[in-house]
Amino acid sequence: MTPQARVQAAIELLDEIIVSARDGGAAADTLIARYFKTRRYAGSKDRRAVREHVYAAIRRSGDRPASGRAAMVGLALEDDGLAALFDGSAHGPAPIDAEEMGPPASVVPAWLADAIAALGEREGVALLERAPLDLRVNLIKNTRDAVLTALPEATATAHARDGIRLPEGFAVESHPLWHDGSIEIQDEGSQLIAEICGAAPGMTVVDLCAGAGGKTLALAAAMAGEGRLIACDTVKSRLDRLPSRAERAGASGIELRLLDGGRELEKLVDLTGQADIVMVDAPCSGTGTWRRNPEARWRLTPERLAALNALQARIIDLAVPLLRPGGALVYAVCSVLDSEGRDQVAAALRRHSSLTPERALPHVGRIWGDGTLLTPARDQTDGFFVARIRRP
Ligand SMILES: C[S@@+](CC[C@H](N)C(=O)[O-])C[C@H]1O[C@@H](n2cnc3c(N)ncnc32)[C@H](O)[C@@H]1O
Repeated sequence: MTPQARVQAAIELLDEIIVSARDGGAAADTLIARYFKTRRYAGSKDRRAVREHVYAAIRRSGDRPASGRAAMVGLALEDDGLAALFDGSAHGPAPIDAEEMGPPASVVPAWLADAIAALGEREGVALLERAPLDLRVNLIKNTRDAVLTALPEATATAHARDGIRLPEGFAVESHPLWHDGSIEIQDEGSQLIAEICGAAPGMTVVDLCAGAGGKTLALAAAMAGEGRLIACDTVKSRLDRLPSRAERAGASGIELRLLDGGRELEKLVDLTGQADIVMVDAPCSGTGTWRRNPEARWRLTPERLAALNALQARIIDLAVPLLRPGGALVYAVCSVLDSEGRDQVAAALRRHSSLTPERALPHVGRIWGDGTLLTPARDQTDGFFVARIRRP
């Protein structure tokens, strides 16, 4: 592909990504993979260059641009070399019209600018910076010391007990330690959320929003195969990925429950009053993981956020009756927005007045209402809010 054709390909892809973000469709990475599947003429250098254009345009615009061309023109107006490729040559983009302007450069969507700015000076920018590569050492299979010795380029994470951090570009999934289940890719913040649960052998633990089981596996390692660990989700394709992951991790006996969205209770009644821990890793806007999925900024709208807030409250209300006396609910979102974190928990404590909040993470993050907020600039983790609430 010529450099011009690569720019045109980025424009076409951005068009797809913009529509998909607006309509709640597939993620940018999926669309990029699909695009190249049907364009075998594109070599690895072409793919890399197109991908770089696409992600540079996504990172430059906090708000969803009007079109792929507008997004790329915005970049080109700040880069003479890129602008020179808009030369009207075959398979390339048409020249930039004197009237044409890209969307204004911004880190976060305008409607969220104040909320993000309130987190602190560098937090908005840090939410879009490249994320580190964190792994959790699976204690069922190995120890952190042994893994650190085997991977001299790794360092221990500052806060998570079983975490290690690796330099960029480390090919985790082709490493023997990954194949033998010794390591799992997991951001330090996610590891801390699983730690806060305080799961231990013999407990009954419900992971109510388990997805593909990232945190379930961390809970399983803490429980060392003793007790009950029940992983629930409403999306079958996510839960279906858990058994093979659990097998690789040597985590046996995890019970899976596919819930019916809106009728979740039907599959949970037998757990009423049984759980030592219920973890609600709630569906959320993902603002804390923008550095991994920057186009998620284009998906979020005030209406979608309101719908998530309602769902989060509903899931908390499903979780509370599952607690046995003395049991704890751990509520987490990978979001830095108060409506999903601090305010959600404050409202839950008003609805369930017998519950009491506990300080979740004494050594990291900042106290945020009745929970803890982790942010990338301050804590070098994805952005998370987490709270631990105990039933007396
Ligand atoms: C943040 S993700 C969970 C990530 C997972 N815990 C992990 O560590 O990989 C939230 C999950 O909640 C699930 N979910 C959505 N609505 C739900 C509901 N009503 N009940 C239970 N789970 C739900 C979603 O399908 C999604 O997998």
